[in-house]
Amino acid sequence: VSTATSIAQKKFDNCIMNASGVWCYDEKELLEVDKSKAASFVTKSGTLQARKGNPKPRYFETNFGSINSMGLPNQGLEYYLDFVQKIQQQNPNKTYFVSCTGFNVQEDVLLLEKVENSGFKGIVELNLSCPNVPGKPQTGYDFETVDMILKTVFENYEGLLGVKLPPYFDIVHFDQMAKILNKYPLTYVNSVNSIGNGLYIDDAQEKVVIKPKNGFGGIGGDYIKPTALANVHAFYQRLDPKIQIIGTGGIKTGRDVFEHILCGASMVQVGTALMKEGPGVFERLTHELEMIMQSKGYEKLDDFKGKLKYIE
Ligand SMILES: CC(C)(C)CCc1c(C(=O)O)[nH]c(=O)[nH]c1=O
Repeated sequence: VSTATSIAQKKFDNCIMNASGVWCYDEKELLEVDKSKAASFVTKSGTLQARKGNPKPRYFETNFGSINSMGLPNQGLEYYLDFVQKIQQQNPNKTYFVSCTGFNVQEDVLLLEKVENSGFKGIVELNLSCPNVPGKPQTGYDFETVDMILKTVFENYEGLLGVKLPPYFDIVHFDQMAKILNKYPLTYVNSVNSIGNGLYIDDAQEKVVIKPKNGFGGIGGDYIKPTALANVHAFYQRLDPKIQIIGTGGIKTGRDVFEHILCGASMVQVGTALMKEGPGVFERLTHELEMIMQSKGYEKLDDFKGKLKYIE
């Protein structure tokens, strides 16, 4: 069986990689993912200037997932572009992902100009969960702003671009977002980012577990798999087939990978389980997926991708 996949005709020998933000902060972490069984890596979302991020503790693992309010700690987009250019020379046939996020549309345009001027030939992931102007929800929940950003970005940027979306919970929101996304030459849509502003409590101490935002943070892991699968499938049902889907959220076994692909994902990304297990997780997940495919008689992803059955 083969777990190979392709995104925008770029070939990957596997369909499992890291999620932006996890094991991708610096060269050391990125090299470890590059050497693992992961199909590729995506960097932490790079901003115009490097950022220290929020005070710690800002990440906490629970039995069923994780909560984080990292605050976008990153080395700055140029650091990631320089690193990927170096790695690209050693692995000319491998396609890499660089994530970025601006704090307004002007910054987004500037970031993508930097990408183009760097000669980067991989895939850019624009993180739309970034904060917007105060008083407005995060960009991904401000549909007019998403539309304006994509319109402005695609007036200048000609490279391969995907967007990382927050989870949606209303069918009308799936419809409204898909209508906007279908207007643009997007390479892919990556669903989902963490479920925003959850709260985890240490009941012994009667206290929150992360310092920033009085303990409020993005939720990942088992908690979010049903939401992640729904977002992957909702966009798979609604988007132009030219726009592929990357599935992120709640992946910790081969079954979870299988389910994301059954919902329409061409690639899956691992966050919380990677944070808990390290890059060895990619070999385990790949093996578990191969076993499932073998037991079902599937030779390649296209044999079951998007073929989720409904009850007639
Ligand atoms: C939440 C933001 C800081 C606005 C963006 C970066 C980010 C973070 C983060 O750096 O806190 N955590 C997530 O789970 N997803 C994200 O997209």
